[in-house]
Amino acid sequence: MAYGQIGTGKTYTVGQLGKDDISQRGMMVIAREDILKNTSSTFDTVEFSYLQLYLEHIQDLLVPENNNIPIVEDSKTGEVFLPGAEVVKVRDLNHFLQLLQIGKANRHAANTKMNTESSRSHAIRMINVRKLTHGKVGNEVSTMESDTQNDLQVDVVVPTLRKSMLLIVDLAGSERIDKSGSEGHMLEEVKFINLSLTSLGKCINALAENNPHIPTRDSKLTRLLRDHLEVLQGLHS
Ligand SMILES: Nc1ncnc2c1ncn2[C@@H]1O[C@H](COP(=O)(O)OP(=O)(O)OP(=O)(O)O)[C@@H](O)[C@H]1O
Repeated sequence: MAYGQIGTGKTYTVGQLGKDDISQRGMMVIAREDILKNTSSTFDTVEFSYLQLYLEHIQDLLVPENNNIPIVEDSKTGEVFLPGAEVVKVRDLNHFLQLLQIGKANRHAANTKMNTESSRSHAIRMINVRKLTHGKVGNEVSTMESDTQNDLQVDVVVPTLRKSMLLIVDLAGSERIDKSGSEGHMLEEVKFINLSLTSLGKCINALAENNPHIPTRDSKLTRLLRDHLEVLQGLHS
């Protein structure tokens, strides 16, 4: 999660495409390159979703008509779903760069006192990887009925589907209203941004204090991140 004051370089660090200069690539592109190196285009699947949370509404940045996407939680597993969010199968790095560009163009930005192109929404990028591995090799003893002394050692290769998700969130910048001079609609935006950042802060504090209750219900941002925050809780305790 990229968190920080307005104009401190979050979007740049996460999202730079570095099309002409590889050394300028941001975290998203570097991560995708790394995934590309470790997956097979024949056997594995890499999918991408790109959303924004703006004024407490979730919108698809790849298909902007998909607005007001609900957050659905599986009561049994606690897994969070976003029905209606576009999931695109990524072909290669160029395709991925195109998707990032489309998302960037659709994201809410505004000219503020502190950043001429300030993001006014939280951008959520999800890369889902399904990788087929044949790594689990076990030894099984096969006993021949006629001669129990001649046991055979048979290698057992179990194909396993490994599912992983990389979630990268570029949060809208936190700002002090007195410093930013926001008014009218922009003031409304700041209130929503600060509300969700405050509720995220409470969750992070609860994690840091090893509190068994993580207050994820207070904003859409924390509801959306719920299962990820709970994974952190598991690692922490
Ligand atoms: N490492 C860097 N090198 C060169 N320019 C940078 C770097 N980091 C940020 N910038 C520039 O600084 C400005 C602000 O950066 P950016 O928009 O990434 O900030 P931000 O933290 O995402 O802001 P906000 O919270 O308002 O969305 C941009 O013009 C960006 O191009």
